[in-house]
Amino acid sequence: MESFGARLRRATMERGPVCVGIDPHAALLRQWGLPDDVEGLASFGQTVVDALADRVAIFKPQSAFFERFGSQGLAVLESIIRQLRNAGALVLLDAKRGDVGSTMGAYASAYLEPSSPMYVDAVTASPFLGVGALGPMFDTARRNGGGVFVLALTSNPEGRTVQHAKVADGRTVAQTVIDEISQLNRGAEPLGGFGLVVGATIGATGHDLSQVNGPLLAPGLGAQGGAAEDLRAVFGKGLSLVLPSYSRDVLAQGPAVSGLRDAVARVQAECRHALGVGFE
Ligand SMILES: O=C(O)c1cc(=O)[nH]c(=O)n1[C@@H]1O[C@H](COP(=O)(O)O)[C@@H](O)[C@H]1O
Repeated sequence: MESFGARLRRATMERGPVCVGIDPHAALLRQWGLPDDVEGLASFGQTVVDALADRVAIFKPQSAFFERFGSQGLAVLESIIRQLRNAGALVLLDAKRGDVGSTMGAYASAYLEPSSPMYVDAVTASPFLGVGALGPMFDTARRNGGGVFVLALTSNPEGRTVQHAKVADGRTVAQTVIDEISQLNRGAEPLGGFGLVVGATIGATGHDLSQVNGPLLAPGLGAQGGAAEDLRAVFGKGLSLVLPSYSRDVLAQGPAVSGLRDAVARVQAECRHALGVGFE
């Protein structure tokens, strides 16, 4: 399998530089005139697939909103993942897994082994047990051309206490995560498969993202108050690596297919402008 970095680079060049999150909140289901049950969930997901699967580079389904409905919700998630991938889109599952290494091996099998029913192109991971504990997931990703996006500087205000804390050598915890991921991507062409998550809401923090050589997922745009024009201040020299991500801002324009497509066209245009030449 071609590397995730190469596949992501090609997808964003062909379809535009944006990730669309699939977060079926109960409030969105209501707003779309759907019941807050597994049928409503399936209808919501199918509408997103039908409207957008052929025009978005990468989707980020949020696992929590599917887990809410137990095994039936997970079956809906599997079906959506399959359809998105069949339509040529990449899928980044937002599951934010993080555990001891031996358990990370099982999460890696669940998401990054091609034989798994929940197989995706990439997954989000939390480094709170140590970046090294994510090793089995990194190994599986490398072997199968998958990607892992590790939380570094999250969009929520509560993250600062941990992420901006200093370690013994004076770096912040977030900078140690950034540096370890940069190391994993060193020398990768055209782009490493190990990404970081950096919220678009956090402003200029002085962190150095210039050596990452991997994608920088930027959630927090739209519904959480971040705007495309903020990206330059947040990412500085890492701007060319940014993968902006929108969930509610796009989804709230459904269920009309035209509403969803227009919203995607709008955020694509805003991000192309904000990122300069796009994701290159
Ligand atoms: O990993 C993420 O995607 C993530 C990291 C972060 O720092 N902040 C953040 O909001 N997210 C996710 O991004 C999505 C944001 O959704 P909207 O606020 O509706 O665009 C949710 O699925 C969050 O779980």
